[in-house]
Amino acid sequence: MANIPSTLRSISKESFASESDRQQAVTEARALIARLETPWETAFRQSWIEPSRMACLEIGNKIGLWTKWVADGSAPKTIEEISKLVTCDIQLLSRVVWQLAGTNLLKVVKPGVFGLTPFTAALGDGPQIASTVTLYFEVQGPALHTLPSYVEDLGFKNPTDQVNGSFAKWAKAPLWEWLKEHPDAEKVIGTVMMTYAGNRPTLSQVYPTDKLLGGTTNENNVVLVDVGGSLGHDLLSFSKISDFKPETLVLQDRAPVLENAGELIPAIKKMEYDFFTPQPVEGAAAYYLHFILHDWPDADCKKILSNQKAGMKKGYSKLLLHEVVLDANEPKETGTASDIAMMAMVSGMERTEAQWTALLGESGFKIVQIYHHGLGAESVIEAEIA
Ligand SMILES: C[S@@+](CC[C@H](N)C(=O)[O-])C[C@H]1O[C@@H](n2cnc3c(N)ncnc32)[C@H](O)[C@@H]1O
Repeated sequence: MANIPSTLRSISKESFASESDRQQAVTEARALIARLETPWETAFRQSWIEPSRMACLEIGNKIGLWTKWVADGSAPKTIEEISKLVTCDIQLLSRVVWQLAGTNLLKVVKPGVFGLTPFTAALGDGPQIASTVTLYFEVQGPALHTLPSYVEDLGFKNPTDQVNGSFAKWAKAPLWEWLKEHPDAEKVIGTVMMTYAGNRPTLSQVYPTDKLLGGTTNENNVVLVDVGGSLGHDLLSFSKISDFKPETLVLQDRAPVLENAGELIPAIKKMEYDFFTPQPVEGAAAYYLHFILHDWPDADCKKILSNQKAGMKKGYSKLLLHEVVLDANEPKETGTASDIAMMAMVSGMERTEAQWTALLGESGFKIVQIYHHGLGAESVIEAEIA
């Protein structure tokens, strides 16, 4: 047993033959920590270490520490050297740096000299990873902190009302309404969605997208409508699979989101659309809803689905839902964490295959096939009008 710590220290990302081996090792390492820690250590980690660490990361975001350190060349620095990068009281800065060094997000290169780790370097390398920390403080954290008292108010019923949900209890407005008054948080959500998409299997990696290229029958030859497609990241990635004619891919979302999406490519047409109204693009090859229905309770999902049917051509148009399919027998943390976060933020939920089948069936659709990727919990559900 004596050499276990040194064996563990010798393991790195490069130790694995494949990405799935590496991911499996991460899962095993988390399970190992759960087995090794005493109840007190678990309690201390989750109530003191992790929240304090998140607070320090966001302080770093706010003072521009990460971007400035990376822009300065990312070399290890003393506290005095770090303090020259930012406007921050040196005692406050030291405490932030010590907590992050104490929790492995900065490394102690030699006594008193601190270096970036891949994670803190990523915080400084554009807004993608940094925005996940900010979103936690702006939206997820308040919604999750309110959740226990919110479900208590409900008499411990499963939340199914977004307008009067947990986030709304805290913010005095449901998320999508609140965002209208909080344009910075709107940008952060778009960036987080882009980050999420960039780090998970794309539509083409999960679904045989060649099925969508066999000629179109609608007037405008629209191949894919990305309903609630955020900044267009999924369509940009999909656009690489073929040489698409102008405006044959349609990005639909709320107006402020489309504005944040900026200039895209000629193949992508931006279209303001509220999915609680009938789908205006008729007869496209496919209507793609990526992480849309998990934002909504069943009653709202049925309205969204029925509105998509209004544009779909029966026997031709496909409905593609890119969503978590929860395995109730062997739950995975990626799916279950998102399930609880959706409960807190939007009274939404992740669904099991049986729940998807029932929801689609009750909305007049039938499932053709569910495509699983193997890594993670997300799948693509291909459905058509029943
Ligand atoms: C969880 S995000 C998913 C974004 C994108 N599909 C992805 O996977 O990256 C949900 C999206 O739904 C959009 N949305 C919310 N309510 C909407 C509505 N009523 N009509 C259209 N889009 C809406 C949001 O603006 C947001 O872009």
